[in-house]
Amino acid sequence: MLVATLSKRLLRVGQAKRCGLSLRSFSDAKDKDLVLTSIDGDTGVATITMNQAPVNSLSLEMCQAITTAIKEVESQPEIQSLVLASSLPGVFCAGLDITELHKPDEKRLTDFWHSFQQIYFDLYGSRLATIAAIAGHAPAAGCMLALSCDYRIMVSGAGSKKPSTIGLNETKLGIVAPSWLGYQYIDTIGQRQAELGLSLGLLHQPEQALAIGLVDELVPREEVLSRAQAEAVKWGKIPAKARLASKMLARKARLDHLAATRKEDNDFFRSFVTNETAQKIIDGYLQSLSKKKS
Ligand SMILES: CCCCCC/C=C\CC(=O)SCCNC(=O)CCNC(=O)[C@H](O)C(C)(C)COP(=O)(O)OP(=O)(O)OC[C@H]1O[C@@H](n2cnc3c(N)ncnc32)[C@H](O)[C@@H]1OP(=O)(O)O
Repeated sequence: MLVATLSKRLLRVGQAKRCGLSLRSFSDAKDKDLVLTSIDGDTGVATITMNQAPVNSLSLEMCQAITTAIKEVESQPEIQSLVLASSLPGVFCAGLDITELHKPDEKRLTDFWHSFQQIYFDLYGSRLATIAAIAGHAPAAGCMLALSCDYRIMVSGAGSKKPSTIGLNETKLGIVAPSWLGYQYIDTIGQRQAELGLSLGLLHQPEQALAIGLVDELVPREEVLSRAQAEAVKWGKIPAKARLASKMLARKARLDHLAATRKEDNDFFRSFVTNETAQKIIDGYLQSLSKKKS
């Protein structure tokens, strides 16, 4: 069971409940654990683990489950820090679930983009210190999840035949990252590297991601989660009000801008995705992903 392997000191559900602590998973209507949440009883660090096989792609339900988990953790005043991780070997998050964009139902597409924007508000604007444990690929919206955290720890590529990659590859698919995601990239790695990365749709291997400041640290695969949890302890000890005020110095204007233009952003997304040309691109990309398998 995943929850039992997260940390030796982690409490199981029953134990945690008896101690008045939370160790929960949040479920969709089909009662499938898309996201698992655990709280280390010793350190108070929460870990939200994405658990949507095969690649943690962000469907409407997955976005909602992530938001629910963040809100649940935030509602516990004694918790100051959070690790975002994946239960899947080799994939942090494969980005938006492309099937959501394919021949979409308009109402669902609106809700889908709204729920993706909501993750940006909840994670990028979280009162918690947030650490991304990136033990696998993080393209596009997967990179957005990592960028929304305060600190990024990625699996090292050293000695790996197929290293994990991270970046915004949208242009390679013929689509464009929304401006708020583009600005997250620019704010993190600087204008020049972001222009190159966005224009060419670059997916960076870990060492390159470290060199341009897209991630903060590389560690061997088996250490990613424990190192992220240790970092979360460190961040959690910084006086919370000062830490949050500092975060907001850099992020508030961006968050406020999307809040003010949220509907416009959703309208633009819907009209872009439902366009015939975009549908052809999405159709072709879905086929290429399944051909890769065969
Ligand atoms: C105004 C317009 C706004 C646009 C919005 C901009 C914001 C964000 C854009 C996005 O996030 S678009 C998604 C971008 N993501 C990708 O390009 C990643 C695609 N996937 C991969 O490259 C690989 O799957 C992987 C992540 C490197 C993992 O490789 P692995 O070999 O482990 O797994 P696969 O065999 O490739 O895949 C398994 C299974 O999953 C399906 N799948 C993979 N990615 C997605 C996805 N993003 N959405 C939906 N489904 C996905 C893949 O087709 C396979 O399915 P089956 O063949 O097993 O049915």
